[in-house]
Amino acid sequence: MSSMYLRLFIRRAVNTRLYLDRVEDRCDMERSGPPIPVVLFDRLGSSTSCGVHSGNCAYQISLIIKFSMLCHPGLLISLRKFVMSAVSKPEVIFVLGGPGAGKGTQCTNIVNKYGYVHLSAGELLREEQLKPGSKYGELIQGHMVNGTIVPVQITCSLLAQAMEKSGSNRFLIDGFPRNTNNLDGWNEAMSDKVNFLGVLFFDCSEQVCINRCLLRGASGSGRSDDNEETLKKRFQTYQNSTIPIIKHYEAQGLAYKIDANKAADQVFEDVQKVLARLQH
Ligand SMILES: Nc1ncnc2c1ncn2[C@@H]1O[C@H](COP(=O)(O)OP(=O)(O)O)[C@@H](O)[C@H]1O
Ligand SMILES: O=c1ccn([C@@H]2O[C@H](COP(=O)(O)OP(=O)(O)O)[C@@H](O)[C@H]2O)c(=O)[nH]1
Repeated sequence: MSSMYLRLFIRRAVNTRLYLDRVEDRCDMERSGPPIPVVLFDRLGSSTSCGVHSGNCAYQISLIIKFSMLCHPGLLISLRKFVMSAVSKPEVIFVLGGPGAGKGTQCTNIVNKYGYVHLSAGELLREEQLKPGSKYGELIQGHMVNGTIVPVQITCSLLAQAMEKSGSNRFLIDGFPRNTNNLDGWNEAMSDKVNFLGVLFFDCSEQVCINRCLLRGASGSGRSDDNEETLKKRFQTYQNSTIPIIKHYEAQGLAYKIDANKAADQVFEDVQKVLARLQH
């Protein structure tokens, strides 16, 4: 029972990171060496504080747990897992490409094989738009129909919430950042909270993209933007606003271009080669 309570608590703590407090100068342990956290306990009434040292950072984590729980055999293992995930930032890969390039399709393949959590910015916006009483519903719908881009504060907070809720620490962020407003907003709010691995760039011709989206619309995607008129605008937005973001990452050697005109299984072969590089 106490172990269950603790696991739930730990999950919450990892998700919210509310309890992780960086105290660089308050730890007198060795400041170098492998990033294996050292955990010390120090009983403070009914709460326990735990000091952690990893690489060149020291952390102090306060856990509101009953001291008696420390006797539980599963506790130290759970605590070690908690500490490891608290000190390592979540991995993020951005997935970019034109509308219909196959981003969602390949993300599904990656999730199945590698266990990332797939967060589609467009899907999160569609969910928000459909929420009864959402104050952003109309604004989101307007942008989607016009093929323009929703302000970053909305998208970034939906992404951050979804990351927190998932409990995972490996994410594919699909269809974001799409313009400089997205990029700046993400960098300001999130860049120091994640370990950014790079961008999977699905490069696909306009005609192939449009045909795929029209087919997706005709086979019942239910998306208000899978029609010829909106698709033209979406592609223009992609060329004018998103390509410069991809170029920005290319210039830093962080974008991995994949030919997405090929059949889906061939594209996935190439994706796997890129992931092998990204993960080492
Ligand atoms: N390599 C491919 N070849 C042919 N059709 C594809 C390929 N990849 C995806 N599709 C199809 O094209 C449509 C758009 O793919 P999707 O993954 O939803 O693209 P995106 O997320 O980039 O908008 C879907 O109907 C999907 O089944
Ligand atoms: O970060 C994002 C992602 C999506 N969108 C909006 O959602 C639409 C659909 O995006 P999605 O990624 O679902 O589809 P894609 O165009 O890549 O097929 C876009 O045209 C934009 O209007 C947005 O504003 N910001």
